[in-house]
Amino acid sequence: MSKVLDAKVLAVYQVAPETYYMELEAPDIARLAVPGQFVHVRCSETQEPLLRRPLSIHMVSRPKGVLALLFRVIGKGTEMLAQRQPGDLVNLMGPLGRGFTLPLPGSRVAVAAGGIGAAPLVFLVQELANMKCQITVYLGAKDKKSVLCDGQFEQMDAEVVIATDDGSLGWQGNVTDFMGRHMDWRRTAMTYVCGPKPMMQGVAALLAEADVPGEVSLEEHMGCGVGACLSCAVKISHHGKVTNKRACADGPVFPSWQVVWD
Ligand SMILES: Cc1cc2nc3c(=O)[nH]c(=O)nc-3n(C[C@H](O)[C@H](O)[C@H](O)COP(=O)(O)OP(=O)(O)OC[C@H]3O[C@@H](n4cnc5c(N)ncnc54)[C@H](O)[C@@H]3O)c2cc1C
Ligand code: FES
Repeated sequence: MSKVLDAKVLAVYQVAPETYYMELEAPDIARLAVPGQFVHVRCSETQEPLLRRPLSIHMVSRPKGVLALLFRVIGKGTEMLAQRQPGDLVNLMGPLGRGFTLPLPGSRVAVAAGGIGAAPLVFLVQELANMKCQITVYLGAKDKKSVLCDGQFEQMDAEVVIATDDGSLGWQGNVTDFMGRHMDWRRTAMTYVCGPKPMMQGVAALLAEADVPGEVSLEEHMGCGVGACLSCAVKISHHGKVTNKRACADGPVFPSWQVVWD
């Protein structure tokens, strides 16, 4: 059951180029949220922009009733959101969507994040760490300054492997190439992926080749966020039949082998 509520901004600050962390007091959403779900955010107090913007739930503290967002400024909505100050109210609808499928406790899992795709994966790794899973996070970014959440993943005892396009930190190259060359798929029960579409498509292909399960979190343009407008349609193949699914309500998380990449 999702809620619509005004959440008080507790903190907001820049963590990387064009990237902001925001903490909000939203106990009703924090209590219900599971990793992979998102909130639909009214970014300003005016009608501009008219539509809400979907942002993943980055972290929650249920005892404190707090949820956090991590977002990249790419247009009007995220720019206005980044200007909100502690004490301001931000209207949220959520939690929305279908989250990640959790593995059996103690499983060995891989998590692949490209750029801002790290946002929903911190909440996921929080939950996996509570389940005593053995976690390796493959973290891809443009350069050293743009690497996100590596410290948070390490604090949760995940092994972190970094790949940057320019080689300024970690392995030089993209994270998909690294995973293709170095991962031992036989030892991985489940792989979770979020990032730019080509990266998710690349990792999904590796998973299909190795015949191991995985889930991807798709970031489609959204309107209503609740399954009514069909503006977020994605093609999903199930038992050989391709159908349109709504990323907001049927996803945003889908099995990697079911997504039909255009
Ligand atoms: C389920 C879900 C979870 C998301 N979680 C996060 C998150 O945690 N952090 C984060 O930074 N972003 C996230 N996004 C993406 C975020 O919703 C968009 O960046 C945001 O809506 C842009 O709004 P804007 O008004 O700033 O930009 P706009 O003015 O709407 O757009 C600026 C430019 O970006 C393009 N654009 C906008 N949205 C998208 C999109 N979804 N995919 C590709 N291109 C787009 C537009 O076509 C336009 O060219 C998520 C998206 C979805 C669907
Ligand atoms: S955004 Fe309206 S149906 Fe998904």
